[in-house]
Amino acid sequence: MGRGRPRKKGGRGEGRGGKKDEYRTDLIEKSDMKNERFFAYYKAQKIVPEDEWESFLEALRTPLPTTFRVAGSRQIAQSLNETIKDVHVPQLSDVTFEDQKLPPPVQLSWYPDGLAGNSTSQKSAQKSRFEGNISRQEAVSMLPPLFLEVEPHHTVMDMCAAPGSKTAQLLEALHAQDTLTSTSIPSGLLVANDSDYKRTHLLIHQSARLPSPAFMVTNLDASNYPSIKLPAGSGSNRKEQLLFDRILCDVPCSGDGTIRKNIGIWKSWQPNDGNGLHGNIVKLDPQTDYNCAILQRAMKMLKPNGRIVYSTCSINPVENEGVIAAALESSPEFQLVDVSSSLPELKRRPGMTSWRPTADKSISTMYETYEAFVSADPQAAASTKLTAGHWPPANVDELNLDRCMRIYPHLQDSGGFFVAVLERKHVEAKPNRERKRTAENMEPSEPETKKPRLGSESDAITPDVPVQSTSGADAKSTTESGGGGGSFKEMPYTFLSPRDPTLLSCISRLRLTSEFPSSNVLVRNPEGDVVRSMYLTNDLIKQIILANDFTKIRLTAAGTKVFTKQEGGKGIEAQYRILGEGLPVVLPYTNPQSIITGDMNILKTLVLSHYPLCTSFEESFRAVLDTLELGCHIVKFPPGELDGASLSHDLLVPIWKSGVSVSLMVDKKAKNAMSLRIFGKEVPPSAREKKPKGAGAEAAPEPEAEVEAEEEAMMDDAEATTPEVVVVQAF
Ligand SMILES: C[S@@+](CC[C@H](N)C(=O)[O-])C[C@H]1O[C@@H](n2cnc3c(N)ncnc32)[C@H](O)[C@@H]1O
Repeated sequence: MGRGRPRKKGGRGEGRGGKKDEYRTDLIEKSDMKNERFFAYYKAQKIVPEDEWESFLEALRTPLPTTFRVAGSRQIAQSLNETIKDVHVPQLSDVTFEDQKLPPPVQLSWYPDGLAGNSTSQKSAQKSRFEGNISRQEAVSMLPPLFLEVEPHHTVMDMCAAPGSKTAQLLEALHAQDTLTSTSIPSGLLVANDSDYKRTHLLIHQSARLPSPAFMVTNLDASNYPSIKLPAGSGSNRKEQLLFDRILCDVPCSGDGTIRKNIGIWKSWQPNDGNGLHGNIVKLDPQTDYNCAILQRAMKMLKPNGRIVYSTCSINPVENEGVIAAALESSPEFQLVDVSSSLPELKRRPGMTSWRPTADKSISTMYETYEAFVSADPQAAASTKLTAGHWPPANVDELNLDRCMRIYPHLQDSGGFFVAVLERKHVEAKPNRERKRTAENMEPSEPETKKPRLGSESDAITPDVPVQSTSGADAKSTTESGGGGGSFKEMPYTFLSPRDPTLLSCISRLRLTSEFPSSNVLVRNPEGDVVRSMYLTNDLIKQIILANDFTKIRLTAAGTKVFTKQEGGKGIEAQYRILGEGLPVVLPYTNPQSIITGDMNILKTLVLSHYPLCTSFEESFRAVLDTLELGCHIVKFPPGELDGASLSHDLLVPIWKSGVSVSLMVDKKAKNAMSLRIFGKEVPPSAREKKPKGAGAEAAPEPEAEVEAEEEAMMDDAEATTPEVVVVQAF
């Protein structure tokens, strides 16, 4: 994507108002796609063999095909993929658009289980957007999570996560055990971090697509990420650092691999775009301020047998192999992993082992070594961003840089990309003393100025008292602690007592079983008052919240929203209802007898109108509705067919029964996606607005607005500016 580092207004990754056309590759002549500096620099680097240069350039000048991924946890994605293959691909085989016959989407051969597709025409892919649960995402951007090989028990960190297309893939892997209708509660977790506060809200928005009690979002500078504490053991007041099994460093970069999409790069590219980022990412000199930079911080936070994936959408070796080499130099206990046999269909080139950085915009001078550069032009050397760390180190041959992967546009009609997989070298078991020293080496470098105070541990919860995340007097200023910057205005997290009366009434109202993890329900206020929404976390996230000052780790979101307060309207008491996004999480704890069964006719009425009157349903369903209390209920629709519409697997949705009408409690977008997928048409606009008149009508509430307007605008901007766009229409 546009790589998200701070940019001038109008740059990649920032709002560009109405100027989107400037970035459309179909609106620029190929003859204008040139930049002599770019050509000279990459030719000098011998980035591709000479006889491939022309096809490399030709690919760079060709619009990028739109690619998409079938999103959702494994079972859902596979089921959807069947529908796409059986129903929609054949339909798309005979589509014409503006008098042009459009080719149908084809699968990306290297993507596991055929869950990603490549549409040779953008317009044809737009047609395929009518599928629900489709993420439009640059093909190469799908790679890093695949090489990370996440499993549900893993602790996972996504250090530079926004807007979150890879975060979504990581969450899906963490939720590999979800079924078609219910969400599992993984024992691991995913922390999605971004230093840009606004962009962290894109991550929260993304996570609503795959609600997870094992998900949290932080807003910190990844290069200075504080250590997250965990209780050392039950009953102990000692804390230890949370280390990660998997860490993704999809770092900010110059983004020149996205030139097929971000055509402004043709005009602006110059070598310093990449030079400036090298130091941001990796320590060049232990004496400098770079010593906590992103990749090195990840190395400090990794478990002994863990794995780091480092990726950029740049093809510049200074931002890629240069960073890896410097990181390996400073942390010799790490090595590059040979992943040449993973994703065998993926065409790739080995990492580079020699390159020549330059700060000369005319690219007329390049030096083999830093020393040669300094002695030839000491003045220039003093005034550039270049340091010795930009050049290949003397021991470059020992680093196996060829194990890095370079993806070039002409290899498989994609963007340009770089991926490296790192792990700690396997060492023989050491005697105790030495082992201890190794563990100490892994400790974070951050100074602990205060003795951390342990919040209440999970096993110390007193049943009737809400338990809160630590903050307040203990909290260091977030800027001080290396946070994302600026003030931090999030509300604290307070776990409810499992005997909280509102929670208990909610559980009994929804007839949840005794297995429901009621001690893992939190609210977002310091008092622990159930004011509006309740969130569910898994045990690990709960431990983290209780053991850490939430302002120090700038915790922006945790767990998934499951219940929300619903005003009942005149004369009817407010009550809590299950959110559409929370239903799959709560479903395994729902008494099956409390679930009503519907059919395709009922589903059609509920989907295609907004406030259907109870009288508009057939007699048998009316009779069921008559027996229900006012408020929230769950309806299950088994697979079925109706006038060409079909439902391939059980669908469970929350409804709200008011005095005279029934509403489907899913937000407008999700409802529309559901309508498109099952009935092949959008919800008619009139149906979205018309409310029934008469007694009890006011009790039919509005379903939750899924995305705040501002977040929606940001997603739109992300879509326009980056190849890693997620346009999931989930339900
Ligand atoms: C390449 S983008 C990440 C794309 C993302 N992984 C995805 O797949 O959607 C880089 C992100 O890094 C963030 N960023 C930049 N500097 C950072 C830092 N020091 N710490 C954490 N995040 C940072 C930017 O705000 C941006 O969202």
